[in-house]
Amino acid sequence: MTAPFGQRLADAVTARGPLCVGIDPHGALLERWGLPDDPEGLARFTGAVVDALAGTVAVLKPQLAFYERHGSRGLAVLEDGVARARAAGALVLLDAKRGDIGSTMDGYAGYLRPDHPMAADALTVSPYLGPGSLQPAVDAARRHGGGLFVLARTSNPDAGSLQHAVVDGRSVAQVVVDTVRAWNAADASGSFGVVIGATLPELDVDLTGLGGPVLAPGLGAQGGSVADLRRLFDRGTTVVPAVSRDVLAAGPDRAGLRAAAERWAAALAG
Ligand SMILES: O=c1ccn([C@@H]2O[C@H](COP(=O)(O)O)[C@@H](O)[C@H]2O)c(=O)[nH]1
Repeated sequence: MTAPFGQRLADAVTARGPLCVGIDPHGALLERWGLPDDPEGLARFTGAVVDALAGTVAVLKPQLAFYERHGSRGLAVLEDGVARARAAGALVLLDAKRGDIGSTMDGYAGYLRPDHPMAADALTVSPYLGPGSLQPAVDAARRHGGGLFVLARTSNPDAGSLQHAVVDGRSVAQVVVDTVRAWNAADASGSFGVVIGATLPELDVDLTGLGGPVLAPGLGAQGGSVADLRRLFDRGTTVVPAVSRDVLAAGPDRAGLRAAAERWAAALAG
């Protein structure tokens, strides 16, 4: 029986530190690495990142959009990359940002099934069809020891125009946080997290008693820093800081990728 994602994440963070490195094969990065912008280039890019980092970082976060961009051959590359990353000991958070009516959400929740061709440890999901629409994914996470990260206060500059909207006295973002808190309170697995950008000018949601992790993207290329993480989050909050381009730009050299990830890891530990 697989341990709950919350437990597996805590163990990985203890062993490897909290850093999450995103695998985002932008066309511009492929070009910078001297690779063709096709499935072959994608495979070499993904293989290089997995080989360099899956044995050392706690979480790898492939961005599904950049694989979908290459159709079924791109997805085949990602299936292979996810399996290899997990085999090397990294947790894989599939950044898919899925969300739909409950009956369809059950299909997306398949990414958490162990027999899925792209079985991942955790999935990012979007709550904007209503928190209840995510219930099939919550059920799948509980059944299979998976995790979910729900978009709450995202790192993009205009996110507040929607996420600050007030419903019955609470912001939309706070409703998301409170929903995730309730999921964690119900099973104490700590497997349900929220996404809160490292780029926020201030933390405008109350995370008290969340009981699960915060994925904090936006470091490096989007301007967020380790100082921002310290400013935004209490020491008691389990923060998984996520960096993609700022590490990936150091490739394709294996040592370069490792050194870039180690720089972030050291800054986070300092
Ligand atoms: O609020 C969010 C949620 C997700 N992301 C994703 O994280 C990476 C960030 O990449 P960088 O190169 O480090 O900027 C990317 O895949 C986004 O889709 C986010 O940035 N903000």
